[in-house]
Amino acid sequence: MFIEPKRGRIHEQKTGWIEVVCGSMFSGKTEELIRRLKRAKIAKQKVEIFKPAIDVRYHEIDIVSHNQTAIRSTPVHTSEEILLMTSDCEVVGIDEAQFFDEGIVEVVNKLAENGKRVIIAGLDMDSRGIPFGPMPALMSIAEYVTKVHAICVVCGDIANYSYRKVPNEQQVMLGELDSYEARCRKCFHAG
Ligand SMILES: Nc1ncnc2c1ncn2[C@@H]1O[C@H](COP(=O)(O)OP(=O)(O)O)[C@@H](O)[C@H]1O
Ligand SMILES: Cc1cn([C@H]2C[C@H](O)[C@@H](COP(=O)(O)O)O2)c(=O)[nH]c1=O
Ligand SMILES: [Zn+2]
Repeated sequence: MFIEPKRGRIHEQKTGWIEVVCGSMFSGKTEELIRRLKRAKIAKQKVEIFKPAIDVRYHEIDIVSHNQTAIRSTPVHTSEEILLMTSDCEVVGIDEAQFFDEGIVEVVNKLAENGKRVIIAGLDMDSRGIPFGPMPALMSIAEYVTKVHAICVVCGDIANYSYRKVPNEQQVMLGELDSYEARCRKCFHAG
């Protein structure tokens, strides 16, 4: 479980930081993102939350986990929009970061340099097992990286792959249990 660094220090230093929560589908990334953001709100910090506008899977505006926990967000089309909407907040949450353009890396660096805590959740690998979009770069620049795991639906082991159950070669294909399942390394490669 992620324990927040003591808050006083960032105010003295006027510097922020970046946290990344990554893993396969169903690994609990969104639940963990929502947990951290709700705790920040309890601490009365000013929080802004974003998701890519294409992610309309469960809701057009809210971020919703597979377990139906939810939090209000602002859908954006580009990473640049996040910079314009975060001037007076302390904590920035971003879900489905794999869908953002590469500009997201510079955006979150700027936010952290401006003293903000930035919490990012995203898929580290696509359904082919290849690093997804800006996620490798985001993990590199983050102070904290948490990799969470699902349960392999075939064998019950720890899962870190998202297996696509339907024939589609596109990297981006929205879906949930109808189209994807969590699998361990062995079951993912067994096909
Ligand atoms: N194979 C699985 N392994 C673990 N959790 C699963 C699985 N399938 C469905 N779930 C559900 O998904 C929830 C996690 O959802 P969520 O936080 O949205 O994950 P992610 O954002 O990583 O896709 C779990 O609490 C559980 O209820
Ligand atoms: C593996 C994979 C997934 N997607 C899509 C499917 C879902 O809409 C999201 C992932 O959501 P989650 O919160 O991590 O469950 O991404 C995709 O477009 N391409 C892929 O390869
Ligand atoms: Zn398995």
